[in-house]
Amino acid sequence: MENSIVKASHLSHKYSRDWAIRDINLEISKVGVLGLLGSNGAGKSTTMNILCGVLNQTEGTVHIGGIDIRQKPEDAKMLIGFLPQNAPLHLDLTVSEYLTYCAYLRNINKRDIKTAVDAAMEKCGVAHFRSRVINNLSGGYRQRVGIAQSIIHLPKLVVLDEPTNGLDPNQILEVRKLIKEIATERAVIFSSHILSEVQATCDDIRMIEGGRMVFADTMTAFNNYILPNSLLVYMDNPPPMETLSGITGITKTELLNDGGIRLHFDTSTKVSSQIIEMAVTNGWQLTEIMLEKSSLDEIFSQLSNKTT
Ligand SMILES: Nc1ncnc2c1ncn2[C@@H]1O[C@H](COP(=O)(O)OP(=O)(O)OP(=O)(O)O)[C@@H](O)[C@H]1O
Repeated sequence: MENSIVKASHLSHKYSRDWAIRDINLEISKVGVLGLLGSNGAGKSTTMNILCGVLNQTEGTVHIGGIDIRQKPEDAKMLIGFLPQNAPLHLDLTVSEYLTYCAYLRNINKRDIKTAVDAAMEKCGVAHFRSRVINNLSGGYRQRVGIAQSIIHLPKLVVLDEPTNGLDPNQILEVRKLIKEIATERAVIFSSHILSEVQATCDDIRMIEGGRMVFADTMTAFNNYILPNSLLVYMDNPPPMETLSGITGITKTELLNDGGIRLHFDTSTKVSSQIIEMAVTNGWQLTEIMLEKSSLDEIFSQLSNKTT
């Protein structure tokens, strides 16, 4: 426990009658980005709000740096920076006024506040906008200010709830880069309902669906888990479907409306080289072959049957 930056055990929460999350376990002991992936309503915000002490869980415990957040909330919260889904910005303040206010709220020593504000602005790339009223910043820069308030007190754990939501593609890339930089010094939990977002940013992944943790491992293990398992082929002179379904490794064949054939397989990508060789030998006139990736919906439904 002493080495854990955050340890959540058997978290469950009921808002009213139904459970929003059930038996969630999560532990981080090193810096880096952990992605919390889940579809809308899966339970990401509920989990994050509980981890940050904003919501009291119905069951289970949360320890931050070994401190129980229910027993010593002030001590535990000193170690956490939080950017909720709706950034808590004061739009009528300038960037430096707002961050100074946040530094006061975080009990930073008065004489250290200016240094802390300058460092957070520098880190988040908003120093040149220090005198700009937040209302006049673009979405991407507002989000940077939101992230700056979350790191101003140099927390061990930074929790960012869908920080790239609503940003344009360039702003998304910039915010991702910033998150990775922050994660070189502290543990970051980052939630998203977009798989590619989590793949591009995170070292580890926890997937929540229907309030349950359905996958918990490294990003590499997740990418291996979701390796494509179907091929789409187009041939000008295709063989009978029985020939294709008789090929070792092919589990199912589907004839599509546009003339393409989907081949599901249960082994590795060797199937594609086998199809190519057979097409050449037998004159099937292969014009296109591609591996199909599972959609996030398919992955969610596969994993939902396999809770961790
Ligand atoms: N204040 C609340 N009162 C009642 N039910 C709630 C409340 N907040 C969330 N819920 C419900 O709890 C479940 C989990 O919601 P949560 O907001 O944690 O999911 P999420 O994964 O963060 O989704 P989103 O990406 O849409 O924010 C959902 O069924 C949601 O409707």
